[in-house]
Amino acid sequence: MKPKVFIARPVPPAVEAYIAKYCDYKIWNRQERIPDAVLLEEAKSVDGLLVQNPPITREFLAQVPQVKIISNTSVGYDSFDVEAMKELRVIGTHTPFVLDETVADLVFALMLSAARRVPEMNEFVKQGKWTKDTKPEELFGVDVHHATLGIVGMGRIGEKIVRRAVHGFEMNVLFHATTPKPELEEKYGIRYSPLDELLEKSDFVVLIVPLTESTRRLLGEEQFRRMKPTAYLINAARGAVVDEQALIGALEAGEIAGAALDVFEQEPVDPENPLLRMEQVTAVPHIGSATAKTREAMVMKAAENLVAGVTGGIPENVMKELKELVDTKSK
Ligand SMILES: NC(=O)C1=CN([C@@H]2O[C@H](COP(=O)(O)OP(=O)(O)OC[C@H]3O[C@@H](n4cnc5c(N)ncnc54)[C@H](OP(=O)(O)O)[C@@H]3O)[C@@H](O)[C@H]2O)C=CC1
Ligand SMILES: O=CC(=O)O
Repeated sequence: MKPKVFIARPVPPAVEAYIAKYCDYKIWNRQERIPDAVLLEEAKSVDGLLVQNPPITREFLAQVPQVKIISNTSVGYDSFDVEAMKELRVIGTHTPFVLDETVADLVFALMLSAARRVPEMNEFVKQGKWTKDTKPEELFGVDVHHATLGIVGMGRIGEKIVRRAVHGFEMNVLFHATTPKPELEEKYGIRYSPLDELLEKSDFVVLIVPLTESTRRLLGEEQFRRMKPTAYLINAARGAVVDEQALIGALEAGEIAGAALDVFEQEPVDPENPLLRMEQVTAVPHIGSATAKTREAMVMKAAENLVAGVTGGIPENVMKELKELVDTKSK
């Protein structure tokens, strides 16, 4: 008998066909997000789930004790209670690597947009404000090339950003992570830095860390005060890594020059959020990995992890906090 799985989001036909080869399955094929209560009901009768960042709580897990694996279609898994999963021995997987280059591209798109005021200039031209009387200085931005870039988070995506920054834009790169990375310092000529120093010295600060208890509100009032008044914040991590009220305050007070944001504390972002009214803010709707090719690769990776988990194999991308569950299995 094939294992049973529930696919809690639409997937491309090739992914569905792949899962069908190994599993009996049901699928949530509607574009709107699956309600949590429906996911719970479906989860009660299957061995594995393929999901898109739902809240996976201890309470949820307790009601579906037969579930062996939950495969998430994203790198970040901050909506998962990994401690509860470890205790209850439920494997969790995610989709690292396949989106790294795509996300690094978006970080540069955001950085260049903020520095050269691309969204603002686009509106300026389209609204017919570009006239013979336009003063050249009104259109000035700042240089990205040769500027100092501070990257907070130097993991898979951080390194792809560094490669672009150093080889493409000849930037001077500082980075912060939980541990120094001498091999990357050597390879790219970049430098590990305590967070405060990075904030004080950088022209652009990029956030690309997971959201955890140690990174929640990593940047607040005090940190914005440390930044240069000419500096820009680029957040491609998670909205809650920044204290959004403090960011609004820092932008209003001119403590920093601008921000380019892919992520927000609340998503979709509230249209009334003051950030959206600020000219010096570039905002995009959480599109870090949003190219068709990359999103398909992510869903296929999630399917492969799911199938491995329900057929007795070892999934490739087990969440790092849960690796011991598969290590004991392989012994
Ligand atoms: N906007 C979007 O669409 C996307 C957003 N993301 C977000 O980006 C995050 C990072 O992805 P990825 O590069 O693959 O993850 P990795 O796990 O490869 O890298 C994470 C990095 O963050 C560092 N880090 C963790 N905690 C802290 C801390 N408290 N202070 C400083 N640094 C810290 C880690 O340090 P160390 O190396 O020392 O462990 C590591 O260098 C994801 O978790 C997700 O939230 C990812 C993809 C797309
Ligand atoms: O935000 C996206 C992710 O993959 O994490």
